[in-house]
Amino acid sequence: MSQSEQSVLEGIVAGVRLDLAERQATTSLDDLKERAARLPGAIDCLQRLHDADAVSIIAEVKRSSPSKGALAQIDDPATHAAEYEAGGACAISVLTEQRRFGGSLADLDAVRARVDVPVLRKDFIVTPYQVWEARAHGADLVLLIVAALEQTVLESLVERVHSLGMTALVEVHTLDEVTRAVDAGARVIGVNARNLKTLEIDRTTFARLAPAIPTGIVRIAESGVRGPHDVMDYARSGADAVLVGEALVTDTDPRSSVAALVAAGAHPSLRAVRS
Ligand SMILES: O=C(O)c1ccccc1NCC(=O)[C@H](O)[C@H](O)COP(=O)(O)O
Repeated sequence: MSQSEQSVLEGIVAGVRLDLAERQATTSLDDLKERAARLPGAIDCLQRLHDADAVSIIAEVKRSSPSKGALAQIDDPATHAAEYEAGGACAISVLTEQRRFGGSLADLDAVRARVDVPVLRKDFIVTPYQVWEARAHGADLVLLIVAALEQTVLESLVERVHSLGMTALVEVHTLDEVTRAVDAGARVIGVNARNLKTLEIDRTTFARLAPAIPTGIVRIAESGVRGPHDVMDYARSGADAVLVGEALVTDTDPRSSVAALVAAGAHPSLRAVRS
């Protein structure tokens, strides 16, 4: 973990480990494996995240955050996610971290049961147990944050995610982390515009890091989207997909809000950039 990202991430991960210990005390790894075995396999996400004709939108169910506190009262995450899907989202991101983001595995279950598009477990994953949890609760994608993981752990978690048929979304903030993500076998890399120390957004981060991501790896721009113009800016910098949370959960009409971002991602002026 880099010095600049240590404090916020360490605080979040410490809480995650406490909650994890409680869940492990009640649900064994074998229980998770049995539950996972009863489910249909994970959806293959690579093609869906890399549409040759348009930049895809991943829409996030996000109740609160360390940077903003409470964002939205989402009593029915499944209905919220269904609105996103109806608006054209290519995947739904579900925050399952409880203490700082107000999420849960129950949210993941509810969303999985309602939508047909891929579902991302968005959390602070540090152990294989959490990867099994993701699969047992129906996730197709799993977030792995490079800054939170030693390289050997990152590599083994990427391998575990892929071996369970899911796709790892490997999140980076620096050029060094891009190299680590590639070395770890990432097929999808997300560049997060949010600085994890200051929690400030720098939307230029994606443009700086994207050229270092090798061709063939799907590029996702994460965080800081305020509206369609930001989707178009990320697209012009080479994003295949854009992950949006706050702007969608704070809008009174999530379906139309997603639809406007999807339309921006498919704007004819972007075709030259994508071809
Ligand atoms: O959102 C935060 O405040 C935050 C703080 C510390 C670590 C992660 C954090 N957010 C997770 C995310 O990556 C975002 O939820 C996601 O990219 C969507 O971002 P936004 O559209 O800006 O809500």
